[in-house]
Amino acid sequence: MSTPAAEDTGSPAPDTGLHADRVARRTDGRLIVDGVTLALRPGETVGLLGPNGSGKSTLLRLLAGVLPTSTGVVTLDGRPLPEVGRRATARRIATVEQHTHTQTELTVREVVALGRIPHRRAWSPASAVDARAVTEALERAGLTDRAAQSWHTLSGGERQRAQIARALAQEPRELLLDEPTNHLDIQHQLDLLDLIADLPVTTVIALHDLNLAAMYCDRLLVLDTGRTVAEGTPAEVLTPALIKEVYGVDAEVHHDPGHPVIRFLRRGSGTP
Ligand SMILES: Nc1ncnc2c1ncn2[C@@H]1O[C@H](COP(=O)(O)OP(=O)(O)OP(=O)(O)O)[C@@H](O)[C@H]1O
Repeated sequence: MSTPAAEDTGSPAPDTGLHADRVARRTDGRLIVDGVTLALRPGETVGLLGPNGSGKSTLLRLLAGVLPTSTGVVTLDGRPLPEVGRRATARRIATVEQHTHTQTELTVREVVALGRIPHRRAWSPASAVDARAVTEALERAGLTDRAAQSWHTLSGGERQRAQIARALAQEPRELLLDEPTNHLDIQHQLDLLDLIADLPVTTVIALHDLNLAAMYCDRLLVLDTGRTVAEGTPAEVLTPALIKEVYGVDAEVHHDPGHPVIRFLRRGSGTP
């Protein structure tokens, strides 16, 4: 889905979700995100690529309103995030961070139920709607049979899926995920990305695996030292020249029907 007004003018139309306009974040005198603009189209899946330390996690935090921008603005339906407020933002935007610290004494179901907090009035008990959202999120993440298990006994991959379930229970319209396939075996990586790509939710997902990004993302944004170096469809962005420039590695890109497939070449030998 796309928003013609935003495409026609190149500037965000109101009421169309989340936009970053020339956002920058300066930490210890260093620009770690440097003038990034991203206008999300409702329902699309945008992959955030870039080497270690290129600013992906920081950009996701700026988009979530967890970190304030040093310059530039993030807007939700045309309103700057600080104006929208934490609670209203949390009803719209769910995030899954790379490293999540969760109280270890909670069960999986209780962790997932944390996603309902922005929807509940202070001190009010969970409603039937809350319970249903939690049950559905557990089911979607394949964790129904782990619901009563305590969080600290979960494997790394199961914890990752529990965090995804928490984000789904939040029923967001925008979902921001930081390397959600870390720790997951290949079946669960594909299951998770299938699930995310099929959600009627606008998603930004930081990924390291270029082939998974090519398979599942509608659009890619590539960061290098905090700056956008490429943006477009996977076929437009994932060229051997870009991969060499950004990651310093040689690759062949095959354009199979549907999406590009990247084959990395062994370093030094010049042979696959
Ligand atoms: N609070 C902070 N204080 C100082 N430097 C920071 C802080 N947060 C991030 N950085 C630096 O900013 C840069 C970007 O970090 P960020 O975590 O956004 O990168 P990334 O692209 O997500 O990296 P990775 O792929 O390794 O997860 C890094 O060099 C990091 O060391």
